[in-house]
Amino acid sequence: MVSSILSSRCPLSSPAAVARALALPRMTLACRFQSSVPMPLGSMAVRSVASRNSSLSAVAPETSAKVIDGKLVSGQIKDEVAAEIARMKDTIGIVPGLAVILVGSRKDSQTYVRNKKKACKAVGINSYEVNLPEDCTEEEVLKHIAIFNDDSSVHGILVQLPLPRHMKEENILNAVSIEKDVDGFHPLNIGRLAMQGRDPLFVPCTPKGCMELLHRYDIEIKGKRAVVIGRSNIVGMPVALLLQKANATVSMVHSYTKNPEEITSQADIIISAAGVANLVRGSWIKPGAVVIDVGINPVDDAESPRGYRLVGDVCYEEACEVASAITPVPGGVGPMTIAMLLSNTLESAKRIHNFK
Ligand SMILES: NC(=O)C1=CN([C@@H]2O[C@H](COP(=O)(O)OP(=O)(O)OC[C@H]3O[C@@H](n4cnc5c(N)ncnc54)[C@H](OP(=O)(O)O)[C@@H]3O)[C@@H](O)[C@H]2O)C=CC1
Ligand SMILES: Nc1nc(=O)c2c([nH]1)NC[C@@H]1CN(c3ccc(C(=O)N[C@@H](CCC(=O)O)C(=O)O)cc3)C=[N+]21
Ligand SMILES: [Mg+2]
Repeated sequence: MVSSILSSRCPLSSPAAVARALALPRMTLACRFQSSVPMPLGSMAVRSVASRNSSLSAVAPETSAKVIDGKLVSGQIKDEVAAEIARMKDTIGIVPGLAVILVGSRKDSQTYVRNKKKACKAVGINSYEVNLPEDCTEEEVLKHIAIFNDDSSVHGILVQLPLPRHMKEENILNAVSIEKDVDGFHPLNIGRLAMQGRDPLFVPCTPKGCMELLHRYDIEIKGKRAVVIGRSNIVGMPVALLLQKANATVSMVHSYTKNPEEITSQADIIISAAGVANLVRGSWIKPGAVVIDVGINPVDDAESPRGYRLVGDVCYEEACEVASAITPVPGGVGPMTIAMLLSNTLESAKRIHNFK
């Protein structure tokens, strides 16, 4: 399995582009979406870092990164989950159930919820959905959480984020039973994630998906330098905790970090979750580093039917010439997030019904 998932590589840009990349300062290397997105302020310092780091100019064109195929791996995980669900149903007659609560009518949230329901169906999880209007009260949401907490056919509860601004996220996330908190966002689960020698009941899906990709591609974490860009509760902070628990030495970069590229260019593993297209340039990456791109950013694209396309935080074509392995967007971490949600829901049902 490993050899087959390791075989694909980044599409190499044209030989001329590679020659240009090697001959010119990296700042001048065009990034695919540069025209439609303003460059981040940090890129002003790119030239100096690139010229200081002499090893960068030694990168040969044939060192194109392996593509870490999240779509493929998520498919394998879904197959594994489906097989376990079938075994559980055959043995004890229980089918796992996931409840999704969506408040408001954000288009992106509706799409995510629809995709989650589709994925549930594909592996044999029953899904239940509650849609509440944007202007409903916090009490209304809490009422539905209480109903699902008490419903024995529901093993996982997910409240789609972000919530409307008038609601306090903490009150809502606190109300989900920790036994059914398949997102891993309950403060108790986050607290246990942060503690040595303690484990949460559930690990948040996107961070867990990042770690699963590193494991399935045999990428060593122990003793490595890892840099996480972003420190949100749902991605940056928990993924940094997981890397640290896996014995990496972890640094975090956020919007107040000065000279972020000086920090990222020392990393063996970069996980970027900033939500800024083209933030991470080729010169930010140490040759041979592994890059996990969590960012999902819409950029204008007249040629796409929707008028936009999704890109990550990393300038993919530049990164392909420097990194040893990289996740694409789409097709990287995104599908893994959904696979981990299914896996957490199965795990919950197994624990609740003591099914081994
Ligand atoms: N693939 C997947 O499954 C998922 C993808 N995502 C995507 O990941 C990205 C991040 O999501 P989320 O964590 O919710 O985002 P948030 O907006 O909650 O957090 C962004 C983080 O990045 C930091 N940041 C912002 N700009 C910069 C910058 N220029 N340099 C360094 N750090 C910066 C912020 O710093 P500060 O704290 O100082 O504000 C903050 O910590 C988004 O693109 C989102 O769509 C999210 C969830 C799942
Ligand atoms: N309570 C809660 N839990 C979440 O896990 C959660 C959330 N709220 N709010 C929003 C973010 C975002 N998120 C994604 C899930 C799947 C893809 C995904 O499947 N992306 C595909 C394609 C996306 C597309 O083409 O539209 C890909 O990257 O290949 C992306 C992002 C989960 N989140
Ligand atoms: Mg957020």
